[in-house]
Amino acid sequence: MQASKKVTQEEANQYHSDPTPGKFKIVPTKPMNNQRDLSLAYSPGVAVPCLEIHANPEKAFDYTNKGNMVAVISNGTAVLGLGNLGALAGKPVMEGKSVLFGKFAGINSIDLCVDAYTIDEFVNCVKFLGPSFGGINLEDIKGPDCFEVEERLKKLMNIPVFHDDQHGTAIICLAGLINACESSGKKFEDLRIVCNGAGAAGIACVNLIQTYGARKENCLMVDTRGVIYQGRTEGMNPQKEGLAVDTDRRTLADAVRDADVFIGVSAKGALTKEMVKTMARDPIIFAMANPDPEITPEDAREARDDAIIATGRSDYPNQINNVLCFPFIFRGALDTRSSQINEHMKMAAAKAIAALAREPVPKEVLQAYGRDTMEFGREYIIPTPFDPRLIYVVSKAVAKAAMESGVARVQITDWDLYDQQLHDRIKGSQII
Ligand SMILES: NC(=O)C1=CN([C@@H]2O[C@H](COP(=O)(O)OP(=O)(O)OC[C@H]3O[C@@H](n4cnc5c(N)ncnc54)[C@H](OP(=O)(O)O)[C@@H]3O)[C@@H](O)[C@H]2O)C=CC1
Ligand SMILES: CC(=O)C(=O)O
Ligand SMILES: [Mg+2]
Repeated sequence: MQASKKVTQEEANQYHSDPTPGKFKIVPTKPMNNQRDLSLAYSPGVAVPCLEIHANPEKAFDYTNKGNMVAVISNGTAVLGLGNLGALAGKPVMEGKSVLFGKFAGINSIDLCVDAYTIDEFVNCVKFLGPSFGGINLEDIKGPDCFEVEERLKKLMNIPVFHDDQHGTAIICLAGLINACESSGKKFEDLRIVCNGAGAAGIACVNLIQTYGARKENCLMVDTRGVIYQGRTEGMNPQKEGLAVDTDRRTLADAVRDADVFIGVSAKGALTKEMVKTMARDPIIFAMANPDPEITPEDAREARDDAIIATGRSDYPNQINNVLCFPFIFRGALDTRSSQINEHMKMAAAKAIAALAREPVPKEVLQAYGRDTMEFGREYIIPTPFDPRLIYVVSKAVAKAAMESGVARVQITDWDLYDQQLHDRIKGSQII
């Protein structure tokens, strides 16, 4: 296991403050240098597209940036694994997500950090934003509020509303698990899985993993009160209720005994070396809490040399992080003008990401990670975010799934042309 050089506090602060505070700026895409330009861009020229859009709202996709624009919206109630820091303190994360939309998928994005802390306030704040955006990426909103927020907004808006911590995380977790399973010679349907954390990420991960084939009775959810068992009354909600199983195990230590898989979407240090020692052969450990995982890869390795280990961090091998998903799933959804991101699109994304990890790794990825080799196996179960093929394979798989499942408003028929368009998106990609 090779960790890269750790970032210091000073480096992190300097990165965020120099040369200008924050991580992106907005730049024009049209000439704006003289009286003529101003006459076109502003009054009187701007009136022409306004009236066209008024007559036919679809024209907004021709004359404005709506079709390639995603809002990253958060109230900061579950910022990474740092807890309820509030909207303002969550802004560095949200700016980061916006930059990654641009960098990896050529999508314009802006962060909207909102002081809206009840479900009603948040829904009322977001539901009016549709005209400006092609999609809404909800981020770092705590469970269980996030479930109702997303469901209500999906009904109220005619553009994709996608809670990244739920579905982006679930998609990438499933992709990693498919490959970890293959690498360790385990059968997916027989996996005994423990998920520590039953909030936004945990509930969605286990639901998607069960949709793919894991058996409900083999999946134990654990939260701050211990195992979520049938009949438990404290700290429950409908989502936890839906995943409760009939078991006499009560603590995380009980739960992980003989388990094949530990999924951590909870908090720093929750999994101990002693617990890891009790897991089944070739244990799969996805310690995904950010910035600090449930167990460090060094400790997990020390406990078990047969473990397959992943974290959410960028400085260890096997980064299981929703950055591998959200830029590309939105790319496919925007390009088909889909009304929503549905289960077919999520499953298609997970399978495409898993399949890509089995292909030979391109040179630019090795360069970005300072490695001589990367090959499918225990230290490489998932592509890296810098893999230039992600946009092609994932976005296309998602676009096809959108069309097949009837949520696409635009059909892509020429896939070679679409490849070229994706290429151009990235080549000319600028963050607005
Ligand atoms: N790698 C990745 O891509 C991603 C990682 N994450 C990480 O997952 C974690 C949770 O995020 P999210 O689901 O959005 O947050 P939520 O606030 O929605 O949920 C947190 C859940 O974790 C549980 N929990 C907290 N501490 C512990 C603990 N010590 N032991 C057991 N359970 C605990 C909470 O229990 P209770 O219900 O009892 O309060 C709750 O169920 C964060 O660390 C986040 O960084 C999230 C998204 C993506
Ligand atoms: C990666 C991410 O979205 C999180 O940790 O919340
Ligand atoms: Mg998040």
